[in-house]
Amino acid sequence: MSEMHFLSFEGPEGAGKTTVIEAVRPYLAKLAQADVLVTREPGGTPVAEGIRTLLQEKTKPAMDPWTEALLYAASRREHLVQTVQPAIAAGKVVLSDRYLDSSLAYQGGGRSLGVDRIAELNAFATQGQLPDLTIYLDLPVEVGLERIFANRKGKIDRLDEEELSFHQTVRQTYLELVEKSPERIKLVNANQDVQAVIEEVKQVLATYWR
Ligand SMILES: Nc1ncnc2c1ncn2[C@@H]1O[C@H](COP(=O)(O)OP(=O)(O)OP(=O)(O)O)[C@@H](O)[C@H]1O
Ligand SMILES: Cc1cn([C@H]2C[C@H](O)[C@@H](COP(=O)(O)O)O2)c(=O)[nH]c1=O
Repeated sequence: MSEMHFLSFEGPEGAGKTTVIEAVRPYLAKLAQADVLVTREPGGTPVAEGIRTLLQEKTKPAMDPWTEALLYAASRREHLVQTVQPAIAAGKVVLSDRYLDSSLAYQGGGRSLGVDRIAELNAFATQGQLPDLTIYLDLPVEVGLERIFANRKGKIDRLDEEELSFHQTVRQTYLELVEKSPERIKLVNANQDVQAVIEEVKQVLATYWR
């Protein structure tokens, strides 16, 4: 039996995570010979979905960055203990649209709170539990934002509206995380036709279940 139980997908805005996750889900179920639970962060439980709503609201004054980091960590803990761990215990493979690396990249990098300090904060929330595999969908931030603005008319959230430099720092931080953890985090080029991205992701998955 494979040791792969918990997978996350990461990427800057509009990288195609949701699209790719839905496309590879049946393929993964077949490969793993297991039920696949697709979930997301922030969210994945009623409490964590409530935190997601809070986080996406535009407020005046803007939310304090450490409050934001703490809310992401709280939603992560809730999601982990209420959804991820029980599903793994039931023999499922869990596929999460974002997890810890999002906080490292967005709060640690984008908000300049520091990757190490955000890692420390989240170590408390997660008790150190990492995904067995993380697929990072990489693309220039302008391409991802363009996809979102073209396709999500009227539903632009707080983070989509950040300065371009914020998103560039997020991407740069993700690339540093890939360099730091090449065993766990696999980069896939998301700046190509969606079918090509899906194929590349399937190839990565196939190497873990032979
Ligand atoms: N490779 C691709 N080429 C062109 N468009 C794409 C590609 N992948 C996804 N899209 C489109 O880009 C938009 C964003 O995709 P999707 O919602 O899957 O991304 P995401 O990473 O989940 O976004 P978010 O930042 O909201 O989490 C959608 O309209 C989707 O159809
Ligand atoms: C988990 C997590 C998420 N974010 C940001 C990244 C995105 O802008 C939104 C999530 O929405 P999406 O539908 O996946 O795009 O939240 C973050 O800043 N920190 C986190 O830990």
